[in-house]
Amino acid sequence: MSYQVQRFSTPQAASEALARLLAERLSAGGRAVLGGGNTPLAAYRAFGQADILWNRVQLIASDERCLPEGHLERNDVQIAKAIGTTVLPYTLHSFRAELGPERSAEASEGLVESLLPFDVVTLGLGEDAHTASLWPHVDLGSERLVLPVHGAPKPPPERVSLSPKALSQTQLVVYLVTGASKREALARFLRGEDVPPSRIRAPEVLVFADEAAYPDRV
Ligand SMILES: O=C(O)[C@H](O)[C@@H](O)[C@H](O)[C@H](O)COP(=O)(O)O
Repeated sequence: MSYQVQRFSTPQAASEALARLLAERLSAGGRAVLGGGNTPLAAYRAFGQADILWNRVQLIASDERCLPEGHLERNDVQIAKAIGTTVLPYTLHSFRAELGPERSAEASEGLVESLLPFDVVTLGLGEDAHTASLWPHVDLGSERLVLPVHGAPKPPPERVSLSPKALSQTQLVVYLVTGASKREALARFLRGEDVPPSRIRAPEVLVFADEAAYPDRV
């Protein structure tokens, strides 16, 4: 599978590019997966300013931390806060992560199936080359669309995640990767190592990286 890596001078430039891409792909509405974590929040804030048919936009996080509803560390809370919850009539679907990994994975399978195929999937990358809540100890080959996750090396340990199978049901996957701490993980991914992002396959895979994360050599 080929990747197209776009190099940006700063994290801000990379974030603005992601915001523009989301606005373009969702200008008439559509269904998108938004990666969790801190990196993409600036992009989501910029995306929230876009003039698109928000009432036709359906969003879901790539994964969720098993924390109580409304907890500030939940990805759905951080995404809604970044995009803006007041004036925009988009739909942000949430995993029932407060039920715990197994019950929320079961409860969310039908919802995710109803959202397929996605128009665009955006993802982050961890320093250990995880994406969403997909680590090597998770059943990455599962036919399920939503996976329970225990023992996540990144707290909290209990999570629920879209599977590689679900994340591959799209025309376009875009990774936003910034900061020197991600450089080695990105190099491993681009070298074709069997890291979780390598299990996510789509016709178009873009990587938006800033200078700090861009590998000197792949
Ligand atoms: O729940 C999460 O934390 C995310 O889904 C996770 O996969 C994240 O995208 C990476 O860990 C990068 O996180 P940062 O952008 O905060 O470095």
